[in-house]
Amino acid sequence: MLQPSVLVRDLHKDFGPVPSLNGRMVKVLRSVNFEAAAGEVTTLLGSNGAGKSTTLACAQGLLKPDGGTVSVLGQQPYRSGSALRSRVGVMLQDGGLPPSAKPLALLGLVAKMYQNPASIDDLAERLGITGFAHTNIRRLSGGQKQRVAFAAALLGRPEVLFLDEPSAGLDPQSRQIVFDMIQEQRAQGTCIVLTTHLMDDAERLSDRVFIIDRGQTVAEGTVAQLTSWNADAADSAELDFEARPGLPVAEFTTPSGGVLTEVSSGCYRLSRFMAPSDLTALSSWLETEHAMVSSMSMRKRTLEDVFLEIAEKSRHE
Ligand SMILES: Nc1ncnc2c1ncn2[C@@H]1O[C@H](COP(=O)(O)OP(=O)(O)OP(=O)(O)O)[C@@H](O)[C@H]1O
Repeated sequence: MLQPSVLVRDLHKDFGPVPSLNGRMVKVLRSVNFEAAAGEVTTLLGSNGAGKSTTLACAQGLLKPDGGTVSVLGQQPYRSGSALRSRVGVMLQDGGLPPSAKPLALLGLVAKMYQNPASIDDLAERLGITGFAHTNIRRLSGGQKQRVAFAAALLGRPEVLFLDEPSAGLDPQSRQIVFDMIQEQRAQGTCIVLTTHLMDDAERLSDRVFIIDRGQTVAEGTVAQLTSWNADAADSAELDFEARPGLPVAEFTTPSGGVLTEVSSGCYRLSRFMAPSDLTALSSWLETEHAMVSSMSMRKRTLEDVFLEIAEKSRHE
């Protein structure tokens, strides 16, 4: 990777004192590490409360880190001024927009902060904002606010784009438009850092994924690298099939120890199998049982499987 546009090392952040915890401080970030390059989509993936938004807030200069280093375009965001801010686009979770403003007027104000802003008309048209351009932001739906916030983040033609949960609240059509626009930004060389807890978003968009769990980076890689994490588990795909209910699954054995279960009436799953001979064993057993299979499919290991395994493993360490 070239010199990363965003570099976060051993980031720590505490909040508090928290009254409900008898005035104790809470360690929200305990060691977050990631880097993000120009022309790539870097995803911070984690469960609710993992620390993704707090990490982004530190990278955007909105929060002061308590430890570690954060560098954006070679500068420390918390200390730098407007020169850095004009090169960075930010979409906060829940929009972060002033409720009494109107979308078009707000975008006009934001555009004035930049020397060479993108076209408001193009962004409004593309993101379907024109239909509610003059409605107070407080009256907009969650998805409409998201689209205005996304347009505002793109207005300054940013070199680095931080997107906190960009697809939250979007309908499938708007989500596709936002995803297309993210890919276009990527193709233009923008460094995009986004957060999500949605595996599907991470799989569709990311060049690199950093999994954050309880304030720590616990795994990183491309989606392909992460889904082949822990090779033994990767080899054990699952085979789902439908046949008549009530087959005696306990009597079925495979050469390498595959396990057959009836997950719901007439729906069966063969898991933890490793070799083609397991499939031969299954087909002879079905023949013996005079069981006709009405559908069969192999399920690939997904990012969600890996995410759950990694989170589980880090909990036991
Ligand atoms: N100002 C604050 N004071 C105390 N605790 C806070 C504060 N801000 C965030 N937290 C806590 O820090 C933790 C991480 O929050 P954060 O919003 O970064 O998580 P997240 O990964 O973005 O979650 P989500 O996917 O739900 O948005 C949570 O437990 C949250 O309650």
